[in-house]
Amino acid sequence: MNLPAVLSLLLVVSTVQAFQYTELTQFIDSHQEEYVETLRDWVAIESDSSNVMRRKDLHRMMDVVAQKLRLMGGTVELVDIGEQELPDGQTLLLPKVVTAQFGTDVNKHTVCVYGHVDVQPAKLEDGWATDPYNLTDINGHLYGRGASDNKAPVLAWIHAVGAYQALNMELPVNVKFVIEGMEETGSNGLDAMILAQRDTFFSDVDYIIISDCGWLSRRPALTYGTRGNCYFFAEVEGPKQDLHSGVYGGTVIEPMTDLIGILDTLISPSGKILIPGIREAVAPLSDEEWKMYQDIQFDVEDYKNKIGVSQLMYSNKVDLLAHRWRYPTVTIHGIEGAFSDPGTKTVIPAKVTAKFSIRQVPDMDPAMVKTQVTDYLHSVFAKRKSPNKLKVTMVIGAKPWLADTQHPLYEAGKIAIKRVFDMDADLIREGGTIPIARTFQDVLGKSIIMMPIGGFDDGMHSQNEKMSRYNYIEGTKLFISYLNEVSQIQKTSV
Ligand SMILES: CC(C)C[C@H](N)C(=O)NCC(=O)O
Repeated sequence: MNLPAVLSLLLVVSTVQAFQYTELTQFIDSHQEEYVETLRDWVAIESDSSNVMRRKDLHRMMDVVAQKLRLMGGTVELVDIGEQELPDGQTLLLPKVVTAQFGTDVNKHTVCVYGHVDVQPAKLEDGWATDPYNLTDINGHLYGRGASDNKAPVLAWIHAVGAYQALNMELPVNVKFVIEGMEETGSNGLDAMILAQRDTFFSDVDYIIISDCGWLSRRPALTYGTRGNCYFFAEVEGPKQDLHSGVYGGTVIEPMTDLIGILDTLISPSGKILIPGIREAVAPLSDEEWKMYQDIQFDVEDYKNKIGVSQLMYSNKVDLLAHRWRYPTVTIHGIEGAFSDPGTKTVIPAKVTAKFSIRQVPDMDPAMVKTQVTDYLHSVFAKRKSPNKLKVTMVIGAKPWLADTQHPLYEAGKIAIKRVFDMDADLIREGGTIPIARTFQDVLGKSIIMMPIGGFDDGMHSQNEKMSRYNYIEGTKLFISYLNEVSQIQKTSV
């Protein structure tokens, strides 16, 4: 073929692609109400993975996901991943993992989209302005537990594939889905499932895509790292039952006093972790990293206002971003057994269990952290010479994940973002944890990209979590565009 003929063929091909993109995005726009309604149905299912009383809802949630993918003609399986052992020794069926496949063309790349449909706990009494399980649209923001983390992003991926199908357009890549129901509690059972299916379901997967995080600002982002998490229970047990604090107070060595005493030795007021060995394991901040953080647009005052605090732990941008993304931190989440209702109750709780976690970064190792924390707390407790009993358990041990931003997946992401949002992508890390990211990397040896569509102010895990319509709908277009960009990556890239 001569040069003019090749050029005109290229023109025809690119015109067809541009036309298809427009048609696809028009399809998304015209189906937006339907997408919001589906999100409403999904949010209405209280799929809280941390509450054993909600396990039935979680099973139902997985069935709903499977059915949606089946109706689209996918090859769908509900994979049994066994049981979970609870701290009290009881066992509970884990929610099945949904796998699905659309397309088997060996000449195309195969991407695997991972997401989760379990949620964090939420109650109206926690301070929500609306019922957390009744999706409520206020000024284009869709409020509901799990709206951003992670139900809308999962649906956006499903709708992106559905749009190609509805318009009878060939998917540019084969698409697989792995949707789980235990992410918020450490992805129990998923590691083993991935290992077991490495040479079957995952054998032809080229790339993993995860959309389970948020932007840093109003600019769209691509995420190349997450922190891991080690989550601990520290239980102090004393008298055989709760006691009247007036009648017995002053004679009993109180479990709560012991517990607060040892918790106070975990981290200093200025944020220095006091557990020996933890800080020493952290990879030092490189000049290159410092420069990357320095170049990111991030307004410290806006951040402060968004959270509603008058002072932060650090006042400059680089320190803040580094401590949000790539240094460990200790958070004390709550105390089970403590009196926490409104009003006064003069009680000495007999048994109290603190819940705290330590975010993990390279080169920390959760197994090592478990030993460091357990030994340290026992040594601090021993110094108190208390007759009470301390038990320390690590219930989640998730490793951090870091990707190579030079991989073509990231270049493809930048192009897709530019096309949909007409903005350059922020390249960011994430302080939160996606336990399975590191497993995908280590067990499958596949490259991963995180492509968030959540807003910077979505309030994940907080009161009034939301996903904006804009992010939900434009995010769906981003996924459509991204599938097309991934199809252009040279077949040799791993
Ligand atoms: C922002 C996180 C990566 C979102 C994720 N779904 C999550 O909440 N994970 C659990 C965690 O505690 O970080």
